[in-house]
Amino acid sequence: MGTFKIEGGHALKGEITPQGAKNEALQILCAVLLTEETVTIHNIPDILDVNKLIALLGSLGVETEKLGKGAYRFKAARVDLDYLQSAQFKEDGRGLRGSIMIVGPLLARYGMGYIPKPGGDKIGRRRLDTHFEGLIKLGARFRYNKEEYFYGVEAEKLHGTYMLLDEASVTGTANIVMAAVLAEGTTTIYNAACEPYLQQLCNMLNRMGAKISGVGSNLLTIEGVERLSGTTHTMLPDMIEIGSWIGLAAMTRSELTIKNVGWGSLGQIPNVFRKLGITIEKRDDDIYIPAHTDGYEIQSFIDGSILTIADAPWPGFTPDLLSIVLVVATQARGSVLIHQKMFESRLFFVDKLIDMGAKIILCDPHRATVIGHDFHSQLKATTMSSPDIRAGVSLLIAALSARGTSTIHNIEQIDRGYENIDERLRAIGARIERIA
Ligand SMILES: CC(=O)N[C@H]1[C@@H](OP(=O)(O)OP(=O)(O)OC[C@H]2O[C@@H](n3ccc(=O)[nH]c3=O)[C@H](O)[C@@H]2O)O[C@H](CO)[C@@H](O)[C@@H]1O
Ligand SMILES: C=C(OP(=O)(O)O)C(=O)O
Repeated sequence: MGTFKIEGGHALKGEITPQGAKNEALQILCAVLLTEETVTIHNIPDILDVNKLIALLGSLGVETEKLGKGAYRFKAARVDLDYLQSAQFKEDGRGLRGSIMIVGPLLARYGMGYIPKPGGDKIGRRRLDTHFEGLIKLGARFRYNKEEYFYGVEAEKLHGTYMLLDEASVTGTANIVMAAVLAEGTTTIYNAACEPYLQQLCNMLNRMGAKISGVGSNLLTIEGVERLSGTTHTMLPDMIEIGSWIGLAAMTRSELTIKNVGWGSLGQIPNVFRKLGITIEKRDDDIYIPAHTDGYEIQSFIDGSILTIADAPWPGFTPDLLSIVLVVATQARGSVLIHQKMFESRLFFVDKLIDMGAKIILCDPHRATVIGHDFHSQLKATTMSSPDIRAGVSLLIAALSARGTSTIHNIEQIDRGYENIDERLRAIGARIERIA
């Protein structure tokens, strides 16, 4: 179990460049299974989850060549379907959440797709019904081994159809789209997730020869094609990292420039942090955040009632940044209600912040009220363990703003999604050491 030691209370300064997007990378990597031709991908983040998926593709027989930092060439000419029946696959497949998205491409190209219950954050129930209901609609037979938590779909041929998804699942939509592109006939997916990473996937598939229209909306129409060809793709900057660095700058009262953020794909993120009173300046494609030496003040709603920040499927605010918003609010002037609608166990980490001196009332598993200190009282350093990727980074931000030296265990959770975080934070002045 890895550990960070963090000496808090120091302002940071400088520039930080976001990595390529984790959740986009997981979709795009699975899409290489859809063609026997070469797919070249740039700006792939060097993080645990992505590296596990690249290794899994290698075990599946995909030829994988690293071309340089963040750049890989993949060729899925000979896929080893026997691996899908192996004990090793059951181990590898459950190592991350993104592995679920191999099912759609494998079903489309080879008529079979299997997956053990995938891993990822333990942040509440994470059902897969949307994925499999969609694949069944396309004509797949479904089986589930309850003892082993092993899912399977098989079909000689997939047929396009109309479907209304029961929820706008991100990985579910990606899986169904990747199956439908090679189905016979036209598929219409209503209530599709439509966040920028899915748009990136659809655009990449279209470059490979797919016929997807409605990209960016929740109504996708997919005319099936017989085969897809190779392409080149570049990942967007990671918007969750960008939000994390905005929170870090505010909470440590640091002057930071976040480089090349891809403003056009940030959706609600700048607005939500502005509602917390944080100054965010657009400078070309960078975000400039001045040192908030006078703190930051949470806005109220127009009628004077307490601000609520809640998650919603895109173009709503991403659930993956609510933990960061929550920690940043602990030092704001004013109060905010954080409402995590999507996941039911993602707010429990507030216990640690309360131990550090934050004023938070956990109203129920989905809602927490934060009463900011306005920097009149600094958080106190402590020892903690990272429960999930975003709570882990939130605790890390709290530790960097706290008085004294904190210890964070189980930092593998953070390494799942943040590339080389300690070195990049040291480069802007953070006192953080990886001690195990
Ligand atoms: C690898 C990956 O890409 N992971 C992301 C992906 O996970 P993932 O694709 O697993 O998440 P889903 O979009 O399927 O669902 C997330 C949660 O929201 C609930 N839900 C979803 C849609 C909806 O309309 N209503 C609703 O309540 C689901 O029941 C579930 O509890 O999307 C999540 C939601 O943005 C992100 O937190 C994850 O980081
Ligand atoms: C919940 C997340 O990831 P995963 O779906 O991979 O667990 C996340 O990136 O915040």
